[in-house]
Amino acid sequence: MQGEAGTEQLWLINMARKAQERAYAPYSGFRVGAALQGISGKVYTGCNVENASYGLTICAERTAVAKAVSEGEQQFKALALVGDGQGFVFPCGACLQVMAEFAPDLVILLSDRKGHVATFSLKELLPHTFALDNREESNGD
Ligand SMILES: O=c1ccn([C@H]2C[C@H](O)[C@@H](CO)O2)c(=O)[nH]1
Ligand SMILES: [Zn+2]
Repeated sequence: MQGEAGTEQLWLINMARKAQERAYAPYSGFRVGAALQGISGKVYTGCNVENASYGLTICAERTAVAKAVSEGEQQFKALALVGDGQGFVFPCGACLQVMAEFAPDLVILLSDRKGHVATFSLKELLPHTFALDNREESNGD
């Protein structure tokens, strides 16, 4: 869904923009910011944290999830995600899988640098996956 964002959505997107300023991205130059809202209402921000050993890079979304869980919150309402590129930044497969662990019904707000907003559900971006709520169900019979 694309279009106008409500005030609460804009507020979360602004928090992601603030977090983006703290990105550590000397290798890709691609700075990403995330803001994850828990059901408590509290917001956990994240940025990408790159490394000279490239594969050790942590995406903004997973930074936010790790902060939240380590502070005692495990259920989430929405995630806002912003980047530097022309279009929207979509979460990578690894981050979708990690978010699905805690928030299968998460709402994902994407905003580009011009301020356009698009909304997706996590299930739209990752319709089927290995997770707590289905790992004992689908044995094929
Ligand atoms: O959803 C995304 C996509 C990319 N990145 C980061 C990883 C890497 O540091 C840089 C370039 O891929 O952007 C994120 O943090 N989140
Ligand atoms: Zn990722």
